[in-house]
Amino acid sequence: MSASALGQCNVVPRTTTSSVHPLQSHRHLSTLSFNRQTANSSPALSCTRSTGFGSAIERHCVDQNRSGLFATAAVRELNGSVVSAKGHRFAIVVARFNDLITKKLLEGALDTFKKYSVREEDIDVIWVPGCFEIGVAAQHLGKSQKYQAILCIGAVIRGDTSHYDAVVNATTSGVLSAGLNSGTPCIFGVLTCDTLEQAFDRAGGKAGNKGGETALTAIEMASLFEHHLKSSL
Ligand SMILES: Nc1c(NC[C@H](O)[C@H](O)[C@H](O)CO)[nH]c(=O)[nH]c1=O
Ligand SMILES: CC(=O)[C@@H](O)COP(=O)(O)O
Repeated sequence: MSASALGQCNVVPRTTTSSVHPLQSHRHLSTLSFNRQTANSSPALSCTRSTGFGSAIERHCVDQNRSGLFATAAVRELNGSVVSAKGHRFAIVVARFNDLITKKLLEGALDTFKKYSVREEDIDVIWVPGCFEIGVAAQHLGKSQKYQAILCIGAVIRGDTSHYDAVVNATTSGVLSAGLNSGTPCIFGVLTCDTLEQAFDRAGGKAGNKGGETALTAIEMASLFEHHLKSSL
């Protein structure tokens, strides 16, 4: 199977490495490969990711690799690219509730978009009162067809009552429904924490910045839809 048949798929000869964006080169490099048998040759189908955002993308990569163990010559695999997102438009829906946290998540997301060459004029930031309101805004933005992906950012922190569960459940299904109903990928960048400390740890603290990680998910899904799912199925 040719590389062009697979579009943006990372199909490379076994001895070749995929190109890595220069901005990624100083970061931890995760490379996973597996072989694909064909009648005449055995090219390797590689999943090569470089990420400074740690486990989420690496885990994603491992999952793709695992599924590839069962691939045959007839199986087509499609991957979104995370090399550059230039030209793609993103909306970020951010909840103002717990904004000490959500502002940091937003900063992480904007930082990642910048590193992956998304232009500032291709990003719209939409503030909503709380996580409960994210879904309806994301769905509306998704249906506008103006964006390749919608990143949803919020922080729900447990209090004394069951309010936490209500907000978490509503937000989760709201973001999911927004994506399903609009056809635009809606990415879940919402922290669900027992304590404020857990939230700070994940908003640029010792557990990284989940805003940055989920921006990378938005970039990958935008690429997957633009390069494969909207056109070449
Ligand atoms: N408790 C949290 C909320 N609660 C507010 C709701 O999201 C909503 O704005 C209100 O019920 C009006 O519909 N929001 C968060 O983002 N985080 C919380 O921890
Ligand atoms: C999301 C929450 O749990 C919180 O903001 C609400 O606190 P409480 O349950 O103490 O009313």
